[in-house]
Amino acid sequence: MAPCITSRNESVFVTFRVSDNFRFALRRKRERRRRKKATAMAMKATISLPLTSSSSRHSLASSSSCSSLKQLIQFPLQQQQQVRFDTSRSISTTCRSVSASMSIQETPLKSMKSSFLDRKESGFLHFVKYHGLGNDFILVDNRDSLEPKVTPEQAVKLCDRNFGVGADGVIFAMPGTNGTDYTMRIFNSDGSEPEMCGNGVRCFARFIAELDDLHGKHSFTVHTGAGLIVPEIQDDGKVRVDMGQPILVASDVPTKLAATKDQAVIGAALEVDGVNWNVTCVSMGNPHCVTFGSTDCQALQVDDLNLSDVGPKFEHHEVFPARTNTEFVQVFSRSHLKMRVWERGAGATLACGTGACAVVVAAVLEGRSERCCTVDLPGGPLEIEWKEEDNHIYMTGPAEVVFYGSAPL
Ligand SMILES: N[C@H](CCC[C@H](N)C(=O)O)C(=O)O
Repeated sequence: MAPCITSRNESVFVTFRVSDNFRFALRRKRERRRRKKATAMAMKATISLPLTSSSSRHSLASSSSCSSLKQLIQFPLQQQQQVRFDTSRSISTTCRSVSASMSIQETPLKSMKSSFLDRKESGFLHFVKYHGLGNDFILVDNRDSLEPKVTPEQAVKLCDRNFGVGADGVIFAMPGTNGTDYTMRIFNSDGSEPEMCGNGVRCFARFIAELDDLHGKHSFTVHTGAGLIVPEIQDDGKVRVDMGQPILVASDVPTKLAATKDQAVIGAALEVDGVNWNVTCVSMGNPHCVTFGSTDCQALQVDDLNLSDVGPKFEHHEVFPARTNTEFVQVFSRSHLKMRVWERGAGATLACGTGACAVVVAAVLEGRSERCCTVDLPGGPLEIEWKEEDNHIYMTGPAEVVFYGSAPL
């Protein structure tokens, strides 16, 4: 793995990640007298260079070409090393020869990571990329303001998978509201702002834990457009989220479809582009239209669907004044469902947390499943429970960090 060489103010920084097949050996001449035995953290170093003692760090005066830098240092594997050259003259970019004094700063990955998370240079967005079953987000530390650091227009650019970072949305960790620990806001990849995001709030919880260097079980109260949401990081790293209660009153979803039962739209007929679908409409703070099939096809084979054709026709249907997320569902058993989703403002995604919750509610209301289900999504399974005793829906699933990044705004 080639080192990255940058120069600034007469200093040159060579940053490289030490991996198990990466070994430098520099034998310190002067330090040999000072050290009886190399500590676990010290380096076994051989270098044909005079040493200058400049600090407690290992300081080496070196004049060598880049090729002679290919020495061997025995480092602990988990270390990220920064090798700093103080040079008396500018380093040519081709690195022909370096007359420098070299100091080895031992920077454990952890402190590198936390120093990254602390970066605040203006003009750049420093973010952490997370995903929940492949539903991926750019997470922004916005805890110093209730004003998003990124505009919806910038979010569209950042989410572009060719010209930007690439994501299904941008999520902001903001200060709490009305006594909650935090506030979460999200922009979809089309720049629209939904009320809630299930996979996103799991990523949000893991992001907060990283920012505050929390380990083990932790729960947070989060104010969202869907009201109070409580994610809890489990010991196994998965996140269990109290997603609150489903909203079924048609006008609150919202949908213009006529209610079929108790003001709710359950198993109603909806014509989409000449096909008569049976749909149940559920809000998890954001609107969902769930279908198990059409009058022509009672048992959907979701993998056969042309999602990019049919999805937008549901999303923009005139019976959904706020557009809608649409879930197409196949029933394997009364506790095992499979779904694909066309998301409002994001298109076909690999997973949709609020959608999976809406699917279990619809399946129960249509008598197709029990209240505890595994819901298979293209990106993986979610465990969903719609608890009878408190009418709350609980979702459990993973959230993983992908990378740390900075992007010009
Ligand atoms: N596109 C959705 C928001 C994200 C929902 C989804 N990613 C989830 O995990 O719940 C909407 O506009 O309602």
